[in-house]
Amino acid sequence: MAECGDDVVFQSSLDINKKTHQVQLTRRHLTWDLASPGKSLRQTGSPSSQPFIGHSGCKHVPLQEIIAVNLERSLGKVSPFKSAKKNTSTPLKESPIYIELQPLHPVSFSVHVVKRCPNHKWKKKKVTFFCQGENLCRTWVEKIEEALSNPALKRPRSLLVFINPFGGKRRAPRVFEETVSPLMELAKIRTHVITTTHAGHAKEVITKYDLQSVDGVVCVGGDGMFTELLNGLIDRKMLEAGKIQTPSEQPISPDLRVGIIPAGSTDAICFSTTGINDPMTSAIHMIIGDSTAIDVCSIYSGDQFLRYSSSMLAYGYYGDMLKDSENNRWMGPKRYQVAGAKKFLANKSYEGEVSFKLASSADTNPKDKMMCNSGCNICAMSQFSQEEKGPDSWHTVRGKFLAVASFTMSCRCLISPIGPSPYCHLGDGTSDLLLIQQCSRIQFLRHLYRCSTTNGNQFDLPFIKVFRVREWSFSVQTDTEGDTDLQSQPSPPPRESRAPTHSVWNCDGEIITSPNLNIRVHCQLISLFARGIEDMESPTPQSCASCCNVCDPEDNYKSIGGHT
Ligand SMILES: CCCCCCCCCCCCC/C=C/[C@@H](O)[C@H](COP(=O)(O)O)NC(=O)CCCCCCCCCCCCCCC
Ligand SMILES: Nc1ncnc2c1ncn2[C@@H]1O[C@H](COP(=O)(O)OP(=O)(O)O)[C@@H](O)[C@H]1O
Ligand SMILES: [Ca+2]
Repeated sequence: MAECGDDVVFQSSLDINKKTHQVQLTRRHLTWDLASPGKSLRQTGSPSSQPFIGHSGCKHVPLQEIIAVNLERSLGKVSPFKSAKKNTSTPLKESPIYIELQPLHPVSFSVHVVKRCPNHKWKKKKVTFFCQGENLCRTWVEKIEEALSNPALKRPRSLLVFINPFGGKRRAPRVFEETVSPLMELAKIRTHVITTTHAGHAKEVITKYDLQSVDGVVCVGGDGMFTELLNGLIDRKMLEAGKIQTPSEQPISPDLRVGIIPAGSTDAICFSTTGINDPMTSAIHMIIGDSTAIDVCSIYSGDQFLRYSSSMLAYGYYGDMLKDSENNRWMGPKRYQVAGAKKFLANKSYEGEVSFKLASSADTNPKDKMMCNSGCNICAMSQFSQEEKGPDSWHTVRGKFLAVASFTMSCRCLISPIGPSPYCHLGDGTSDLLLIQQCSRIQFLRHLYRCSTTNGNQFDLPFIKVFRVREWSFSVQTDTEGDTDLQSQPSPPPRESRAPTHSVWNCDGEIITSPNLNIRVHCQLISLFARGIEDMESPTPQSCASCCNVCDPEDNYKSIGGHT
């Protein structure tokens, strides 16, 4: 465990569960180990001391996985005393005995650490350390707090929080109050909380807020709320730089990380970046300063900039479904299933032309079964190799599409546990472009059903094409263009008697009505308080790739015995 540069900062003997332990703080870890009889640990702050090597049972926590440390103040010495009210009729031995808790100086402190639970859920676990004196106790808390404030850990101290009271099941205010706020207090993170009163409110605030005074912006809501923050932050950056958003202009990365406390209807962005839609898990990722950069698409209609998007941009089935679901917002998240079933039965397809530039060589593709996990190599490489990727020529597909959808992340959610595009990467600078050609209901149902399983074979159907792209565009074909049947008719049928030939776009759950769009993917444009989805079979914690903090069923931490 003695890693290079992992010097001892402080160590002493402390009691945990009435057993004496040797406890050691290094630059990267907090470690405790049962004290063996011959082994005595002096209190020391000498930085040259070597970290000790533990046996099995030794707990070894990366500093990044410490949520908070605090002095315990509730301790007191117990002294029985008699009732103040003298009851002469009761014999003394039966009189109630009152216990007086004498306020004493703190002699214990608690460390709250990350506990990994099934399905990527994180909780906090409290470990209490008892000290022999108040000074030692205070010193430990100071030392740990100082270590946690190391800028390299990137823990936020202050956050701007937007709560959307109308998102999802309308539980956002309660979720924040009951789950998130107490955790933020424990971790001594200041929050400026704004409950939104209308759509666009968060974006308005971001336009003028003193963003220097915060270390991150958080939304308590769904993908729509996240997208509002994303757009607000990039717009502000562009404005400050005096740049106008044009198709040839590169958008500027916001300096602040964004956090999502899931309280929306789909929460696909939260799900795809943490592995779950759990408010406590997301709050912990924020507190410990996790960071992962994700791709963002810029969407234009001709030269006119429309917005930025980072989850799903889809036309046809998903657009019609969204438009229909807006009438039923009162149903909460169920509105999507109801509208989804309706539009499934409608089985409509739309003419269109899709052009795209493929993502370089055959390094990766949407069917390659390579999941994007925390510390993903493909994303790490992409960050540096955007310019080197040779320009691909444009490819075009014309047809009648039941759906055209681009996924810039896997878009995991409750109804699609590995996502409609399971092998999509968070930060590789590409989107997976899915073309579902006109097909029967039963064929489409086969695709949808496969999306709801974990097999990852939803693209292996003859009416489906999928491409990994960097840039693409869609245009509707006009009645006379590219359609020989219509051209041969003397005149088109009256407008009102024709079924609508256009659908709308579903852009992260918001409607875009202009059908002709141009889209470019910008690699890792914005960072989130998340770490990507941990591969539970071979976890590689970001902070500590060479040692261990791996979940086992009993406890969060593997013993360091046997590791080097
Ligand atoms: C038969 C089982 C059907 C399972 C269908 C799995 C397909 C799942 C695709 C999910 C894509 C999610 C992409 C994310 C989009 C979000 O950004 C976006 C906004 O999120 P927010 O509300 O949190 O702000 N959300 C959405 O656009 C909602 C997409 C929901 C798609 C629901 C599709 C329902 C399909 C129901 C089919 C029923 C067939 C019935 C047959 C009789
Ligand atoms: N107070 C509000 N009233 C109405 N709409 C709001 C409010 N605050 C935010 N919004 C808008 O609601 C949209 C959906 O929010 P979101 O939190 O994603 O919920 P959902 O997942 O249910 O769609 C966002 O685009 C946002 O702009
Ligand atoms: Ca991507």
